[in-house]
Amino acid sequence: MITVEDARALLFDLVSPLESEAIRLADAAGRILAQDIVATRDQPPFAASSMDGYAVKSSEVEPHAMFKVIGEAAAGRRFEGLVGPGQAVRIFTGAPVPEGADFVVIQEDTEQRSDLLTITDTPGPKSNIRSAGVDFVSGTKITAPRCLRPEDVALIAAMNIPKVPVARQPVIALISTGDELVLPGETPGPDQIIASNTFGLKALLEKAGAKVRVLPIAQDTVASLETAFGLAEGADLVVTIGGASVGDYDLVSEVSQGLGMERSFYKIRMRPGKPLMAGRLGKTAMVGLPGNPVSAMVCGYLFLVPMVRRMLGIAQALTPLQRARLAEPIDKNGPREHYMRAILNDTGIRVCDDQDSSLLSVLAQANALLVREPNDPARLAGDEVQYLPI
Ligand SMILES: Nc1nc2c(c(=O)[nH]1)N[C@H]1C(S)=C(S)[C@@H](COP(=O)(O)OP(=O)(O)OC[C@H]3O[C@@H](n4cnc5c(N)ncnc54)[C@H](O)[C@@H]3O)O[C@H]1N2
Ligand code: MOO
Repeated sequence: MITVEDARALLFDLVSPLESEAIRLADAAGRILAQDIVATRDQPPFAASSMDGYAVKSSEVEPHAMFKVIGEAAAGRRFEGLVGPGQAVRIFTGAPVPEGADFVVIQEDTEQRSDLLTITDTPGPKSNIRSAGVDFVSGTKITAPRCLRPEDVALIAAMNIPKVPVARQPVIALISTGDELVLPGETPGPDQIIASNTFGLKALLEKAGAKVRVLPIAQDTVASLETAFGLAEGADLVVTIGGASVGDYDLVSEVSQGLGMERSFYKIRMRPGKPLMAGRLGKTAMVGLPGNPVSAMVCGYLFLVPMVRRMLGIAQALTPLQRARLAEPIDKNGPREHYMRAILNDTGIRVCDDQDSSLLSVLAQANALLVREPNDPARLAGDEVQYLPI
């Protein structure tokens, strides 16, 4: 059995960063920017008023000063003339500041009667003018790779860039295997359960940036599994769930190898998730997850999400572990690296009572996987431990 770290290295060898594609800016949120974006304009493109008021010469601003209002500058419609001594231009937020003016007196500090303006209150020292290019200038870069947040999208829009180069989303085919499984909404037979992993993994992988194709559940027969693998064609990564262990109906290894899968490894020294397998099926990477629901999800966090991030070209494929203090003591660990379902709150981190790998209710309560090294000794309350947030 290999370590989690070695398994990750082998899994990373199975995938590489995908090509980029140009998409509409409106669809770009959450996608990974693949090439730097460079602004070709300044924002604002002119000195603009930041307030509603009057544009004047700063040297003339003082209480009781009087001006003649000679025109108006609105956002989108500049005043074409020049502001001379003793003159003011009515101006609104976002409007270009007219030539000759270098100060905007906010309207609350003034009184206008007909075309006569009087400053009634002492204006503050701020000019209320945003200089040209104060937000960004031609040449300002947004560097790739980067997950585009809503604020990035707004910035790119302000740069007048309607199409964005992003990493293509990896396509992942998910195959659940097992005669005992039916889809949510179907009526299970007396010995059947609902395929849950499929949906948890789909959600997890989509959140990480993948496109997920959920294939029909494969029965525990060679023919059914072969059909499912056939349907997975074209995916960047095929993920099977279940049938990975040593039972008579655990056929994933046999069938995938029969289809030409070059195995990269089988079994990891970890808990849960020991019977993980991986390899290459032609150009497609393949990962066989253990069927126990918690094992499948933990493997999703530890292995599949980093693989997706690597395919998306994200430099930091691994989510860094964090540190917290134990709220309660824990027993010594066994010989496998253990990812314990745990709850982190203000009092520290504590492991959930039942660590059985079938318990989705426990996983759903947890917000952390507490990471234990093989043979880690018993730990006391207050000891520092590492965890992966989930
Ligand atoms: N003799 C041994 N038995 C087992 C070993 C072992 O080393 N020797 N390993 C155990 C471990 S650890 C795990 S994990 C499981 C993994 O088994 P499989 O990958 O073959 O999974 P299945 O047997 O198909 O299913 C296990 C369990 O999970 C349920 N399941 C499967 N798929 C789904 C799904 N999509 N949604 C919800 N639940 C699912 C399935 O019904 C089983 O209850 O093997 C141990 N056995
Ligand atoms: O490793 Mo299994 O995944 O412990 O239940």
